[in-house]
Order: sequence, then structure tokens, then C-alpha cells
Amino acid sequence: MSLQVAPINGTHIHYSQTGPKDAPVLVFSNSLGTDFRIWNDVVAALSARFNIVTYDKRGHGLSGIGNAEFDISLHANDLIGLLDYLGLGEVIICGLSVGGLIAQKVTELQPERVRGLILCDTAPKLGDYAGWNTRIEAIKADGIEVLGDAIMERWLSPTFRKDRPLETAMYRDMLVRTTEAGYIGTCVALRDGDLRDAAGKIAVPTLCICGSDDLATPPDVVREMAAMIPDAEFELIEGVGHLPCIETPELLTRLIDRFTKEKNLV
Ligand SMILES: O=C(O)CCC(=O)CC(=O)O
Repeated sequence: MSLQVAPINGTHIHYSQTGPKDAPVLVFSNSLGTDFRIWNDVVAALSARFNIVTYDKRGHGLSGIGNAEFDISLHANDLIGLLDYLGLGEVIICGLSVGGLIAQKVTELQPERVRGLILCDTAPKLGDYAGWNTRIEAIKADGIEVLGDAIMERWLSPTFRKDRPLETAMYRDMLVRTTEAGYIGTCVALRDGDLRDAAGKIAVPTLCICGSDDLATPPDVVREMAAMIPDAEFELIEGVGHLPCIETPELLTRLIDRFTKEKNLV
């Protein structure tokens, strides 16, 4: 399949669209330092029933970086711009980590557009100001490479790292090959982003998911988010880290399948 690219808000956004065009639209939004290949197994399992959009957020994967100052609103407006470009109306959004903040921000900006939310390993506010600045300064000094091993420990469970060393090395490469400007820009967006006031106003069916071994957004953080969002459900996936779409795509697929059916989103 040829690469698909759209002109969005002064840069180019690399995306893919798979599945029947008349099916419900399911959009996946990525975590920090990853590109949309992390959803490959989930997309393969769901693409008969959904019109699926995946994309590389600004500064990641094959998307451009542009000249704008990064914040969560910019990332959310990029996703809105991509949906407009593709002529898509109502969507279900599955957002992972910073992708979960992007999904929450799109819901705040265009509540009529979002039919349902699946928020994986995320929260309305991630980390604290000083922690993000420490990470930004470390990368400015020595590059992303120096943080690679520590980040793998947060992303992937000990079992995955032990049993699947080649894939662990590959995802580490995905991380450290992210452009510094794109990675740091998104750290700034996370440092300054706080959607806690908006969480209580989310009025669409929401499923919150977390891996039990997630050291980046631990289960209690995700449970706290679920408690803020009216009627949100919480699911813990045992033995998995920050990226359930990589470690257990079958289980994540089943959760998305069950949730979208139970909430009449399909
Ligand atoms: O993964 C994200 O989108 C942000 C959370 C984070 O910092 C994960 C990590 O790199 O440890």
C-alpha cells in the first residue's frame, strides 16, 4: 500500500486508513516516542468491522514537525484537521498515553464529533513540571538514546523484555529514532497540559484501560481518571506495561470489541 499523507496545520501528517468506508470510524492516537505501527496487530484484528485511521502525530514517525509551538491543543487540532481532510464525521477515539490526552482534548473541542473514548494508560495530567523539565534537559544534553533503557522499563513488562528481546530492541529503536525536536515538543505539551477540569464534563461512553506493570502511568493514576469521568469503566490488564497494543493486542482488541458493542457504538 502506498504511504498516505495529508497537509495539516502547516505540516504533513502521515496516516493510514483501513477497513470498510461505511463502517464506524475508529481512530488510534499514539504515545510519546512511537509511530502508528504499534497498532498493527489491533488494526488487523478490527479492520473488518471498523473504518480505522492511524496516524503519526507531529514530530513523530513520517509526519512533519512544522513551526508551531507544541501543546496538547495543537496535537488535538492536527487530529481534527486530519479527520476533516478525510471527510470523517463522528468517530470513536482510542488514545494511548499522550494520545489519550489528545483524545480528551478533541472531545473537549468537538464533543459532538466523538461517540466514544478508549483511554489506554493515560490521564488528564501526566507527570509534573519538574520531571518533564529534567527529561527535556537530559535529552538536550545527551539525546534520547541515554534514556532508552529506562524508558523500555516503563513501556514494557519484565516478562516481555525477557521473553522478546528482539522486539524490545526494535521498539527501543523506534523510540530513539524519534526526532529530538518532536519528542521534546511533545514533552513540553505534556508538561503544560492539564485536562483535569474537562474530565468531569466528558459525556460519551468511556473505557479506561491500564497495564498492571505500567510504570509510566500506573494503574492508580488511570483509576483516578476513570473516577473523574462520568460513568467511565476501568479495566486492568494483568502482567502488561504501558503499551498493551504491543504486549497483548488480542486482549485489547477483545476489550474494544466488547465495549463498542455494549455501548451501541457499532
Ligand atoms: O508515553 C507517553 O505518551 C507519555 C508517558 C511517558 O512519559 C512514557 C515514558 O516514556 O515513560
